[in-house]
Amino acid sequence: MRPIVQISLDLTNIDEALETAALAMRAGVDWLEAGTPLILAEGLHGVRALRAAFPETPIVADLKTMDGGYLEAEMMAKAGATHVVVMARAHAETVRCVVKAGADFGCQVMGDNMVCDDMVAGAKWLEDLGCDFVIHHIGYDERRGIAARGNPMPSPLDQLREVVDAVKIPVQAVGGLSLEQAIACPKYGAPLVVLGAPLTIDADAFRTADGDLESSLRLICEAVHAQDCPIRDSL
Ligand SMILES: O=C([C@H](O)CO)[C@H](O)[C@H](O)COP(=O)(O)O
Repeated sequence: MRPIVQISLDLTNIDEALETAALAMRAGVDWLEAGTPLILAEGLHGVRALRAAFPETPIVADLKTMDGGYLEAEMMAKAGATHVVVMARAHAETVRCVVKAGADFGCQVMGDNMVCDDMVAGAKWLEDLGCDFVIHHIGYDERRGIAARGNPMPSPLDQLREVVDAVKIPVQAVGGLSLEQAIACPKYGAPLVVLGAPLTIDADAFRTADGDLESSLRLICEAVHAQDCPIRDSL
């Protein structure tokens, strides 16, 4: 199958999110993510605005649910999200509630294994509870804290192959990846490539002479789409 490009709109206002999303869609991005900062700043209005502007595009609401799972997922699905995110560190009952709401309101569920002591086991646990996708995620604070104490910065690529092999559902890797690392995810068997936003073009191969972000993003999408990835059920 052709891998999917998702752009995370980790922005704090609707106008900026809509502008970046429009540019991303013109460049060939497949899925939009209402990032946690956007959800905090604009809430359901942010998701509704994206849905109104892009009626056919999958929208991931990265709300990082820890409790009250059914209602959170229901609200996001009714606002137009096609995918919601629940944390593996939440109680199993919360994950089940999000999965139930997903089934009731036609929304797929992404389980995020961030801060699990055993991230491979965390991914498997999320699958067993009914999640449709795994987000294999090294958190922003965690990465920076570890590096600030002089230790090598952990990367989601370190265990990506193990996570992919442990589950049957599709996996995405998130957290501090360079562009080239993100684009390489399908080589690890992870079919969803997440580009962090605001997008930084940190690889010469994708810098264009005029420095135009849309042109760079088009090259990135082409590089992702040119790869092949094994088919996984929820996609
Ligand atoms: O989910 C995120 C994080 O927990 C802050 O809310 C970010 O979207 C995620 O970490 C993306 O990070 P980058 O890949 O470094 O953009």
